[in-house]
Amino acid sequence: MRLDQILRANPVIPVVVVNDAQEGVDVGRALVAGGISTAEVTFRTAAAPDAIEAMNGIDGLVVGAGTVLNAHQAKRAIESGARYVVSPGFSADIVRTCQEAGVPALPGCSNASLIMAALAMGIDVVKFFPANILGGAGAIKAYSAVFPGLRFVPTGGVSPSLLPEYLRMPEIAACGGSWMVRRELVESRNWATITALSAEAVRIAKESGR
Ligand SMILES: O=C(O)C(=O)C[C@H](O)[C@H](O)COP(=O)(O)O
Repeated sequence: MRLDQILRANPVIPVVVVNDAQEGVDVGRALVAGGISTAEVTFRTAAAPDAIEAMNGIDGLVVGAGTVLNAHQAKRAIESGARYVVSPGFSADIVRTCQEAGVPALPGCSNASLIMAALAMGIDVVKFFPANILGGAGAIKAYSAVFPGLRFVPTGGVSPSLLPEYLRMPEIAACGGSWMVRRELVESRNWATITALSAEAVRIAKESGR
């Protein structure tokens, strides 16, 4: 599946941290119940590969990998069935690994030089992290002026109140964030709130033209 298809269906990408595969399945079901059909499962915990594999069994969920820091983790993510691979920064090794496997890579690019390195590898959507600290929508507008055709996924400090401003910009493909799946919600097994926050995000995205 192409990255732009996945992002068109998912203007909001939940960044998920899970401690075991079952937690991943529960989170995935809660997201789908709220109308979100993707989850970025981060390699911040050792449970990520098993969780990705287990979550692939959920109907209507496209599972990606996040916080992928090197080519080895990218390979593991792809072997576990990740449909896209997100990294906080730009790594040519990761992008190459993904391209060889035919899996889209979404590298984080925090400045013009890194964007140029990504463009040189055929990337046309980049993550912009940490979006709020790097200048948010204003910074993305400035980069768009010099990189026509490039699209951005701002992540880091995104909240429901910021979604309309971001999602009304055509150069923004989607927004990433963890607010729907905050750690304490997962730990307290509060799936209903994860579903409610997901539904709220979907509603705001629709009202913002997505
Ligand atoms: O995991 C990665 O690869 C990252 O780049 C970091 C995450 O995307 C952010 O931690 C999400 O940001 P918050 O919504 O502010 O929590």
